[in-house]
Amino acid sequence: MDFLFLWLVSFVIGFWINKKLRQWKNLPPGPWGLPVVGYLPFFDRNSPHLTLTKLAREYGPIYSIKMGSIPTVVLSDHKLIREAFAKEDFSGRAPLYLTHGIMKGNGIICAEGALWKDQRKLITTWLKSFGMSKHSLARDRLETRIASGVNELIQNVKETTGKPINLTEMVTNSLGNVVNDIIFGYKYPQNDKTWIWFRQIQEEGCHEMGVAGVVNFLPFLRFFMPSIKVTMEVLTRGQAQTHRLYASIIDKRRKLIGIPQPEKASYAAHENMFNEHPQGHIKCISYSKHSSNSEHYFDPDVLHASKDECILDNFLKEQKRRYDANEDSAKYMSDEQLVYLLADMFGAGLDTTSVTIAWYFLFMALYPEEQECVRKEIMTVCPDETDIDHAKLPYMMATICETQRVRSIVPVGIPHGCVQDTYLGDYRIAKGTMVVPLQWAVHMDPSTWEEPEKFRPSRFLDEDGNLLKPQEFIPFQTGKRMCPGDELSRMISVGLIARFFKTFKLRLASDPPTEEEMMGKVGLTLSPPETKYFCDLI
Ligand code: HEM
Repeated sequence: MDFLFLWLVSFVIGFWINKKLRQWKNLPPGPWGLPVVGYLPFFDRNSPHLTLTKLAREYGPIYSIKMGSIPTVVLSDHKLIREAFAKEDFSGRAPLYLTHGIMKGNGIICAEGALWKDQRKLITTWLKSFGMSKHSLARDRLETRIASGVNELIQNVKETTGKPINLTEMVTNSLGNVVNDIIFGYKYPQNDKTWIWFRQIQEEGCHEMGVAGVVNFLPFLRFFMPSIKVTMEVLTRGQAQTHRLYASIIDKRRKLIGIPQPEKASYAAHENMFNEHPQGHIKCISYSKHSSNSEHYFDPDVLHASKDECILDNFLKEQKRRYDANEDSAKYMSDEQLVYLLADMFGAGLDTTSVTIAWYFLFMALYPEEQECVRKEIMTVCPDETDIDHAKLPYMMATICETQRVRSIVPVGIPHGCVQDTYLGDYRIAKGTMVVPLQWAVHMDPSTWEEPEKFRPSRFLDEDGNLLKPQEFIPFQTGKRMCPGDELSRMISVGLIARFFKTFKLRLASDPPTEEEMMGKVGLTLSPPETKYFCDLI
């Protein structure tokens, strides 16, 4: 009996070890890490993308690494990234604490499976119907909406001529209103206190998410480390405040377009929210690190309504249709999902575009001869303000592409998650693996880009001056989850840059940033050093 038992135990253990060995054998190569924390202690905290890129040069275009508790596969070859992200198996999100724990898989960026597919289809359809496609009749209307935000910026900059200015902040404020208009159908008045308060929450959120990076991989740390506990509180408080502000805007828009809230769509966390003030205004609490910003109530009547289509209107109409028809898919259209979706769209749309433009202006100020070429092209090809079309501006497009290559604003990419056991080439990738498309390594690979650290827009042009589209250039990633806002961001960038350089010459108001500063600050995105500029009227 004892013998039989021992034999059975040895058989099971042997079988398990054999299975694990076969699994390991098929894993991509990679460095060993420590128990529990994996490779985390060996990362350059300020530039994790550089650590990952160094490992890519050592282990090749696909390697595996343990990030705390999360098995990770890092891809640094554009063909492998394209192959993986075209597959359903890699269409999930990485199992990070911030995406799954704080965002709870809601919205679109952190969503997976049926919810993600449903919301992605809606968003892409709506963005196209607003004019975000190359050959659509609505495109002119969208161009006009963008132009109105840009003209506001130009007016504000004109008023500062002769003084050094924080151009990035001004761009973000004006672009913020373009994005508000497209998403919510509202704009904030200039210097509105709720808008300033809200921007500060966003800014602090982006910073704290960078600080909280390690919690993604070792979530238990939030119970032990006081500093991480504080960061988590800041993040969840900021999120709750953002959602309440959005709920107030949703309420106003529902009244404006005459679509009542379906009873079953209500969000329990927001019940009684409007009873805190006699006019139903919501409280904006004084924000932790910004004591300058006093507590106040948000009066939605200050907002300027847009007559054009917006994401919010479309959601409210579709929500009502699905709830009225008692469709099963109404479960994807709750008010809770709506606030997460709006927050995702705002964050994904504004931060990325304004950081890209901030880098762009910095490079244009550092390379005045490139700035001059861009200006010459605009003046020659688009003398009329209403006829700004990126297809006619290859040189400008090349300078934008080169900016996005030399400073990938999401240097480690936005990771995906593997939703079932699968293979990539000969390698086995297990369900739950985080898959990192290492943009920095792809965009700085010396075998693709000669002297990759140099800013050289001509690499995006052929000998006839036409814009090239190298397969190795993937700032918006590729495949099933590729950025649905790529064309919108292009329209915004081109509309802004063309009008800006028709009006101003840009130059630095202080010493150029050091080489180290030019590597950028890692947060949610890789942002340029703070820089002051002079904008001289032409
Ligand atoms: C320069 C500007 C931008 C850059 C560099 C950028 C980059 C990216 C990247 C790398 C992803 C991840 C794709 C993936 O997971 O495979 C992404 C996703 C996304 N972007 Fe953008 N983006 C930009 C602007 C915008 C704009 C203007 C919008 C819309 C208003 C937008 C909306 C989104 C959304 C909703 C997702 C999530 C897609 C999904 O998970 O299915 N982005 N973006």
